[in-house]
Amino acid sequence: MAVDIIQGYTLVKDGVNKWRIPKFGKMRVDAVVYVNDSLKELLRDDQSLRQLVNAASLPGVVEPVIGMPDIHEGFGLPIGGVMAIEEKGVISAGAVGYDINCGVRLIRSDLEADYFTKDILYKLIERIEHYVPTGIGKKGRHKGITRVIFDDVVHNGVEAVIKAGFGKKSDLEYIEEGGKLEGADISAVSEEAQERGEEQLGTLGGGNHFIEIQKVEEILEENLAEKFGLFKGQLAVMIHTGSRGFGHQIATDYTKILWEAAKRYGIEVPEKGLAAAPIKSKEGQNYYKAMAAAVNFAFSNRQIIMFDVIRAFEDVLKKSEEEMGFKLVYDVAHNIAKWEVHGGKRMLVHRKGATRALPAGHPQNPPSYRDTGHPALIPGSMGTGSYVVVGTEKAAETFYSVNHGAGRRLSRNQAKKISKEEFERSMGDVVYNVRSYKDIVDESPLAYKDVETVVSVFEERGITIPVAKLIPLAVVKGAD
Ligand SMILES: Nc1nc2c(ncn2[C@@H]2O[C@H](COP(=O)(O)O)[C@@H](O)[C@H]2O)c(=O)[nH]1
Ligand SMILES: [Mn+2]
Ligand SMILES: [Mn+2]
Repeated sequence: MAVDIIQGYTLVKDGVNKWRIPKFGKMRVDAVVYVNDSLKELLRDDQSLRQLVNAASLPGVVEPVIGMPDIHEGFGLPIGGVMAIEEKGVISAGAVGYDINCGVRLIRSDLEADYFTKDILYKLIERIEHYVPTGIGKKGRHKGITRVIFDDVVHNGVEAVIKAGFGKKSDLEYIEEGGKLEGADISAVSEEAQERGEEQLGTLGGGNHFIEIQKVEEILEENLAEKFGLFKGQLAVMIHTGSRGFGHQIATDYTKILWEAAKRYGIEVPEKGLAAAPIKSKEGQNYYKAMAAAVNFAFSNRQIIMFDVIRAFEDVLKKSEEEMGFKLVYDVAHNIAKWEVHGGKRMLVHRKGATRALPAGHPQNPPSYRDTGHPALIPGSMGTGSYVVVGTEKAAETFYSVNHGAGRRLSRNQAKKISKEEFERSMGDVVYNVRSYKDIVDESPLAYKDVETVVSVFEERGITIPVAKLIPLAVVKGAD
C-alpha cells in the first residue's frame, strides 16, 4: 500500500490517481484527492489538503470530501473542491465561493477557423470589447433594459433575458438547470448587492474571466463530438464569467451572517472561510435563496454576453447569426450548491471550482444530451488549450463532478514576476486585447498547471471521456 505524507497529512493510495486521507481527529468523513504523481507534488506548497480536512469536519458532510485534479487553495474550501451535505447538515457560503455561478459557456459555429487572419481577429476583439464592458466594477451597456428586468432575471433566470430579446428560447435546453435555479428570492439579498447587480448584467469582469475565440484542434471522440456539433478546424467561442459584484456582495454578506449564526447554533467551524449554518435554519435558507438569485444572474450574464459576441461577429464578417451557424453547445456552472440525489439520498452538493458531469442516460441531462451525457467544459489557459469532456458512470464516485480548469500553479504575485519575453513566448500567436503584457501577466499560461496532465487524471481513472481539444486564437481578458 503506497503512502505519502504531505503537509503533515497521511495520504494512502486508493487506486489509479486517487489518494485518501483517512478520517482522524474532528473529521467526520475521509478526504480524497485525485492527482497523479506530478500534480501531487504541487500539494506540498499549498494549503488545500488542510482545507479539505477542515471541510470534512462540518456537520452532515457525506463521505468523502473531494479534491479535483486542478485543486489549489482558496478561501474556506479549496478551489477544485466538492463537498456534499445531507439534509440535516449545514450550508456554507465559502464552499460555493465569492463568484457564485462562475462558469463557462461554449458556442460553436459553421465557420472554418483558418479563415480568421490576425487582422480579422483584432477587429473581432475590438468589436467584442465595444459591446461587452471588461474589467472590475464596469457597468453594463444594456443597463437601461437590465434594470427593468432585474427582478425577473434573479427569480426566473435566462428565460427573462430571452424575453427581453437576448437570444432564443431553444438556448435554455443547453444551459445547466435550464438557466434557472429554483428557490431564488430577492428579499434575501442586501440592498447593496442589488444595486451592484442591476448595473452589471452583460459585463465580463476582471482577472481570470475571458471571452476566447478558439479553434477545434482535435476531435478525441468522434461520435460524441458529432452529437455536440463539433468538428476539426471549427471556430468556437468560450465565455468564462460569473455573477460579478452581485454574487460577490452576497458571498461577503453571508460569510458574516453564517459565521455569526454558526456560533449561535453551536457549530464548530474550523475557519471563517467555511462559515456555515444548518440548511434548515433561517440563515441557511436565506443564503440558499440569495445564492440561487446570483446563480440566475450569472447564467443570464453569460446569455447577454453571448448575444453581444454574436453581434460583434455580425458587424465584422457582415453575415447573419444564421449564416455563421452560431449555436450554444452548453453552459455549466463551477461555483454552486445544488440539491441532488446520490445513492438514493438527497444532498446539497457544494462545488467550488468543480463542474458537474452527468453521464449518458442520467435523467438530469437536458433532453438533447440524454443519450450522450452533457458536455463538461474545461478551460486550460489563454495560451495552451481547453477541453470538452463527458462524465462516465464511474463519476458517481465524485458526485458526478470533474475539474473546472487547469488550476493555478503560481499565485498572482508569483506570476507578476514572469518576464515580457517569457510571457510573449507562452502566448505564441494568440491575439489579446491589452496594450501592456503587465495588465495580464498574472493570467499567463505559465501561471496555470499543465492542462493535458490535469485532464489525463480523470481520463486514466475512467471518470471522463475527452471529446475535443480547442486552442485559443484570440482572447479578450478582463484587465483594468
Ligand atoms: N482558455 C482559457 N482558460 C483560462 C483562461 N484563464 C484561466 N483559464 C482557466 O480557467 C480556469 C477557471 O478557473 P477559475 O477558478 O478562475 O474560475 C482556470 O483554472 C484556468 O485553467 C483563459 O484566458 N483562457
Ligand atoms: Mn469567476
Ligand atoms: Mn471561474
